[in-house]
Amino acid sequence: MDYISTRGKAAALDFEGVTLAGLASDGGLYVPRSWPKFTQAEIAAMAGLPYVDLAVRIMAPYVAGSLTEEELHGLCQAAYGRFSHKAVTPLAQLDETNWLLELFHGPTLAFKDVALQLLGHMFERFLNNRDTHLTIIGATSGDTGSAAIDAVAGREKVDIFMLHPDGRVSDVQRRQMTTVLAPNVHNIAIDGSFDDAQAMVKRMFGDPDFAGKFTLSAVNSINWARLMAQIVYYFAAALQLGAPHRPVAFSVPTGNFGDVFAGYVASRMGLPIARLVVATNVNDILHRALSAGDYSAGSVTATAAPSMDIQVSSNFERLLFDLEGRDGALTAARMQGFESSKAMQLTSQMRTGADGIFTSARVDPEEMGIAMRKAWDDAGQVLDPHTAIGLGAAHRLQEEGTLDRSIPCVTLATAHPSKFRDAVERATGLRPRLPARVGDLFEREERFDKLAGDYTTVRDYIAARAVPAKG
Ligand SMILES: Cc1ncc(COP(=O)(O)O)c(C=O)c1O
Ligand SMILES: N[C@@H](CCOP(=O)(O)O)C(=O)O
Repeated sequence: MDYISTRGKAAALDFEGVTLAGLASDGGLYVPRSWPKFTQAEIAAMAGLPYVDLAVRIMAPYVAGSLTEEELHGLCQAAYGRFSHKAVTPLAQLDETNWLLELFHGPTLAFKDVALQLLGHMFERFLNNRDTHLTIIGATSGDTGSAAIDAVAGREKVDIFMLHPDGRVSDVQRRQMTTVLAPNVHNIAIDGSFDDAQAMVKRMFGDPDFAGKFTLSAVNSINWARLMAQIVYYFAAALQLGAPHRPVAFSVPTGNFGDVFAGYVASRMGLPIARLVVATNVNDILHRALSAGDYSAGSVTATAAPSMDIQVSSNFERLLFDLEGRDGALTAARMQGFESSKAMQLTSQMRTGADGIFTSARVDPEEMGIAMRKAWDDAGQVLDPHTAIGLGAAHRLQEEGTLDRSIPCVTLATAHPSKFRDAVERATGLRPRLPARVGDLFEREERFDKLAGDYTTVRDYIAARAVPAKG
């Protein structure tokens, strides 16, 4: 399998190449040259497979040429062996229509672990044969940071620099990052929003004076390997609910459009997905884009679901590229226009393509609180605020008749409620306890630096500490 850039200019790379590169050299995002497809019979034959075996089936076509199936199996076993639930991503039933897909049983209690635990092992495997030191730079609104740090802390030949918006992540999220004291982990709190941090990371990849000195890689969902690993749980959930003989809908709390794009890829691979609900909070650029064609970024509002406080959704570029006939020059021109004006109108071709599978909804704080209370009262489930936004959207669309109640709807439970104890307590009166694996979080020492949110300060800070590329 080889991978091409959404902006058409960067050289095609194999899986190992895109995993290590993170972002394409032309500023675009890598996508497989074509989507691997499974027949309905092949999907039916996946029913009942243990998670690791299913993961190998789904991901094998994407890693072909870089990893054997046996190697992939070993990496998946190592990654998913650290999850606290045997099923890795179990389903919980809420009522006759609605289910939760629990994606928070990994070491840092959010869905990011599903991909990042695997990515940590992949980095190690690919660096084994190279005389290279990898410098990972990432931006986080709270969950990617801790999951990536857990995945690479203490590994040889890797340093990680993680930028988070100062004061805009929960105390549990911050401590999950800043209490990891391994010498290869560098936490930076910047003045600004997640969007500011993400823009700086992308700029560093395209800055020849900086990027030329280091071997840079990414752990955000701009890295294809992240999305690839997230496709698996759409198959896992749908198979349990009767796929491929019965279609399933998914409601996905969305920020950077990575998780829901993985669902889109699952449908392109042949999984019968009835609808993908793109659920946003008040930072609703994706809802405006999908419902009215208006992809224009405002400033970011801080909310009780901080991981979704995002206005520039990186992976939307992958969707636009796919919907517009995979024309790199066209996507490059559109994205450059968006980067300068912060606005883009979706074309009718894009909107028709997106309407075929996506429905969007913006969920305000009141509706989020109602979804949390209802899940507790009706099903004894404590939801985190992000999951509540996904479920709130599903409920509203079912009530309106936009989502067919006869089709099972799976809301992605993207984080454990204890990561957002204050918000959960405000909405429900319940204060979730931290699971035992992070029980001593508030006794641990913290280490991080605070920096002004300007590009040069952050770049120079990293340049002074990163290990130059070798080989
Ligand atoms: C808990 C949680 N839910 C939802 C999201 C949104 O996911 P995505 O950015 O892939 O759209 C994030 C962060 O991205 C998150 O951390
Ligand atoms: N919510 C994310 C934001 C970054 O998203 P990513 O999936 O592109 O890494 C976070 O928790 O950091």
